[in-house]
Amino acid sequence: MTNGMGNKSVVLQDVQKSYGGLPVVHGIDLTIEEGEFVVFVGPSGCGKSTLLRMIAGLEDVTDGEIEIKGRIVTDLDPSERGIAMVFQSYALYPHMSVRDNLAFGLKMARTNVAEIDTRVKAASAILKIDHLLDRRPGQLSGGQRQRVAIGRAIVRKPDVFLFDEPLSNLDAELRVSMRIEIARLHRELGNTMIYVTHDQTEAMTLADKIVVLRDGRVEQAGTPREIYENPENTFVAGFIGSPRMNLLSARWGEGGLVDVAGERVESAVPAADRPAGAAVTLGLRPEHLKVASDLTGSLTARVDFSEYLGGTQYLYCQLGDGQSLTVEHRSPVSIAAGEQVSLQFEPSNCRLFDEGGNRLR
Ligand SMILES: Nc1ncnc2c1ncn2[C@@H]1O[C@H](COP(=O)(O)OP(=O)(O)OP(=O)(O)O)[C@@H](O)[C@H]1O
Repeated sequence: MTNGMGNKSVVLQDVQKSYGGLPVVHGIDLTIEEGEFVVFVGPSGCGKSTLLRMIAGLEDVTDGEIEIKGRIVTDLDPSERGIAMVFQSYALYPHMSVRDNLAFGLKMARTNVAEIDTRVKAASAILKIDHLLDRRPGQLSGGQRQRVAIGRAIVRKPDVFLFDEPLSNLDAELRVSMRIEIARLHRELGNTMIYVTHDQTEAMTLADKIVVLRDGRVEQAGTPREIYENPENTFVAGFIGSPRMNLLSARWGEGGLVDVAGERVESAVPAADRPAGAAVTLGLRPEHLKVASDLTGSLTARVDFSEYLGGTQYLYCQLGDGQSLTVEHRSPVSIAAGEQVSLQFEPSNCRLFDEGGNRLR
C-alpha cells in the first residue's frame, strides 16, 4: 500500500446518471482512500466508463455528489478537479512532437517554461521515453504511444489518475508488460488511481480494491482476494476467475449435505436454517476439483472435451444430469475425452448461494 492511505481521496455519494430519462447508473456510494488503486470491472454496458467520466467531469451527474480530496467537485470543470485521465485511444496530437504533446496541457495552464521542462524530463525518465521526445506519435509503437499518453497525465501532477481501458488497443504481450509498468508507476508515484477495464486479469493484478459493477449497480467491492474467495453472489462468482467458477444447480439436503446430479456431497456451509430440498447453487472453482485415481470421489462426471495447456489441462465435463463443469487438472497423466472421472473436493472450498443467487454462509 502507498502513501497517505487512510485519508479519503474520492467519495461518491448516491451518484446517478440517466440518459434521456433512462437510468444507467443507479445511485453509487463509494469511498476511495488516498493512494488506493481501484479498478472498476464489469460486463459491457454496466456503466464503468460513465462512472469514471462523471468523476472526471466529462459527464454531468444526474443526481448525487462527488468529492475529491475533501472538495465537492460535482459542478466543477475537469481542469479544476485535480485529476488527469488516460484514454484507450491515447488522444495524442499527431502533428506535435512527443515533447510538445507532454508539454501542451502545462503551456495551456501557463506554467513557466523552466517548470515545464523539469516536469517533462521527470515524466519521460519515469516512463523511459526520453529518447523519443523529438518523434511524432505516428513514428511510435502502440506501447510507446500509451506511455506518452500516461506521461501527459503525470506532468500535470494530479491528485487522482483516471484510466479508461488504457491497454485495450495493445496486443496480448504488450498488455502484460504495460500492466506491470502501470503497477510500478503506482508504487513510485503513490497517487490514487481509478482504472476501468473489462479484463479481469488486469483487475486482479492491479487493484487494491476491485469494484464489480452490473447494470449500473455495485455488486461487490473488496480486495481481489475477498472477491475471488468470497463472492457475495453468483454474478461475482461467475465473473471473476478464468475459467469461471462452476455454478451447479443443487438441493439443500439433510444435515448440511447438498444433492447435486443425483449424488450427495458435503459442503461445510452451516446455513442450518434452510429447509431440506430448497434449491441452492453450489459453486466450485475448477482448481478445487481433483480427479480421484480410484472411483471414490464425490461427483461422477464424463469428460466431453479436454484442453492441454502444458502445466495444466482443462477438462470440460458433464455430470449425470447433464450439467457441465470445468476441472483444472494438474498432473503429468493426461485425461482424454470420453473418460469417466471421479471428482473430489474439500468441503471448505464449496460456496453456496440461495435461489436469488446470494451467498449462504
Ligand atoms: N451518450 C449516451 N447516450 C445514451 N446512452 C448512453 C450514452 N453513453 C452511454 N450510454 C449507455 O449507458 C450504459 C453504460 O455505458 P458505459 O459506456 O458506461 O458502459 P461500460 O461499462 O463502460 O461498457 P463498455 O465496457 O462496453 O465500454 C450503456 O447501456 C450505454 O448504452
